[in-house]
Amino acid sequence: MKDLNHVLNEMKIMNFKKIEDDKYTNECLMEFKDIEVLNHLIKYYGKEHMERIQKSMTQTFLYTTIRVNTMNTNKEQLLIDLSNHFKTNEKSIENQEIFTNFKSFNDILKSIENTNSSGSNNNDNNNNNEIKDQISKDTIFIKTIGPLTPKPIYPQIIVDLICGEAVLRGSNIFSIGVLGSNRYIKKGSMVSVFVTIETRVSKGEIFEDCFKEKCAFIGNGISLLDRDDYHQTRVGIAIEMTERLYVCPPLNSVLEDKMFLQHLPSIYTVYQLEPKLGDKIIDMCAAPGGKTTLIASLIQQLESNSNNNNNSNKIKTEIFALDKNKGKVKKIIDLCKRLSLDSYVTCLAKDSSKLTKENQQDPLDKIRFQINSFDKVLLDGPCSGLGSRPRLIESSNLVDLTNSSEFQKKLIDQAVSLLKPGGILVYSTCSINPEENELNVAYLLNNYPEMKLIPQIPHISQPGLSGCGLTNEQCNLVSRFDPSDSNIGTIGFFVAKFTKIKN
Ligand SMILES: C[S@@+](CC[C@H](N)C(=O)[O-])C[C@H]1O[C@@H](n2cnc3c(N)ncnc32)[C@H](O)[C@@H]1O
Repeated sequence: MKDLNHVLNEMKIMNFKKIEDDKYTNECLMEFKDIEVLNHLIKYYGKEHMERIQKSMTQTFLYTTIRVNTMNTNKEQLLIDLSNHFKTNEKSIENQEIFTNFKSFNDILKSIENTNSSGSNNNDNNNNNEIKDQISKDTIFIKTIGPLTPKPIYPQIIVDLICGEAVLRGSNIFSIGVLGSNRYIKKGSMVSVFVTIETRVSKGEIFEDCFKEKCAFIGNGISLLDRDDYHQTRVGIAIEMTERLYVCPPLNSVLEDKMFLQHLPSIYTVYQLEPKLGDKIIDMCAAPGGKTTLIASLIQQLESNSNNNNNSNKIKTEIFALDKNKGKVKKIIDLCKRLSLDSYVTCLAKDSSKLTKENQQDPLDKIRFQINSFDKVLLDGPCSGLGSRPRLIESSNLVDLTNSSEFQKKLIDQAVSLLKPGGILVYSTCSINPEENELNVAYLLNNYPEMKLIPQIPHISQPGLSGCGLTNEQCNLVSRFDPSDSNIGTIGFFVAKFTKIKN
């Protein structure tokens, strides 16, 4: 027999009127708090391309990418463990089904076959296959299902932006994210979840019928609490989502010692660094340690292959992971421990924009961070983050963007200085702002004639934007992961790979 709440709830549904201009989030364009930022980007991309980007930003990325931690498991075993996890812990059919939606790296390559691949040539094929095989062996891709079209027919809950974006990535709704709610919601009620777009909804706001301000629909769920209790407690799930716009697997804190969630462009960036046994490697801005731990994992695998080949001379490889922020360095250390990679990495709290400066105080640092001493330098520095998705509102302003690109130049100066002739420098950002990407590559090439761009293998994304200081040939050597490229459907990201010419 249905309980009283349920009956009351159904009565409310019948009375519920949908407001005319409700939109699904994926129908919205990402909005800019500072219109100058949008104009700045239109200057480089043009209006039409920028609109496509704004639309893609409100949508969930196409693949959830799981890096297998080969120290503690292998891909086959992880698939079994994940399958068991989904059977035991995920009640919703969709979440169980999503797990059957997994793809290999080759599936992804097939889907992007027609995109630009001018960065590689036939001579690169061997290396190309090696990298493809390794990514295939160590990575699981789960394709996002959606956008689906659940109907916003239940009493409304209004959540904040952070919460809304998390829901689009597969999360449920925690009390802390709920802003306003319909007066009649009880424990067990079905609710329609909306995210605020322009309006500031005060925490605890109550409304009758429906919410009148601008908001966007992100799915339906079941309330696990009476509405009065949303604001009494700051922890715990308030609403379990039952019908989503996008279904992607909720994997936060799942099998944490065996896997690591990492977007494809980040994984790709590390492979471009080509870590080898005996290398001295620096990850200049490393926290929380996603790329560092992939570097360490690749070195560990090379070491174990070399031991299997009875190579008794142990070659010393050094990996330095630096971050300016001490608390964040602790996070890198914890991650390395969790993935059993701590013996491979030296984590240090340092300002990487000053490593080779003459006033370097620490005598040990003078030795460690000598100029021309690193075989591999990764500079994945602080950036505006203008490529993160799903995102409904972008809040950075023009000053933030300028500060980012100027500070990146300081880090670039140090990266070039640290790199050994013949070594590899990889520069990356999770931004679509050309001033942090193509224009910074142009800055580097113009100021350091000893540096040259080299091909990325396999080249799986778009070429650099023209009109941003690079020649066509140079554009073809960099990788621009364009969020509006629906074949690959990643976050916005940029990668450039350089070497220092030997004298
Ligand atoms: C984009 S995040 C790096 C992400 C990381 N590479 C990963 O894949 O997990 C940029 C990092 O740069 C750090 N950072 C900012 N300024 C720095 C500086 N001067 N020296 C070193 N690290 C810095 C920030 O604390 C932040 O953790």
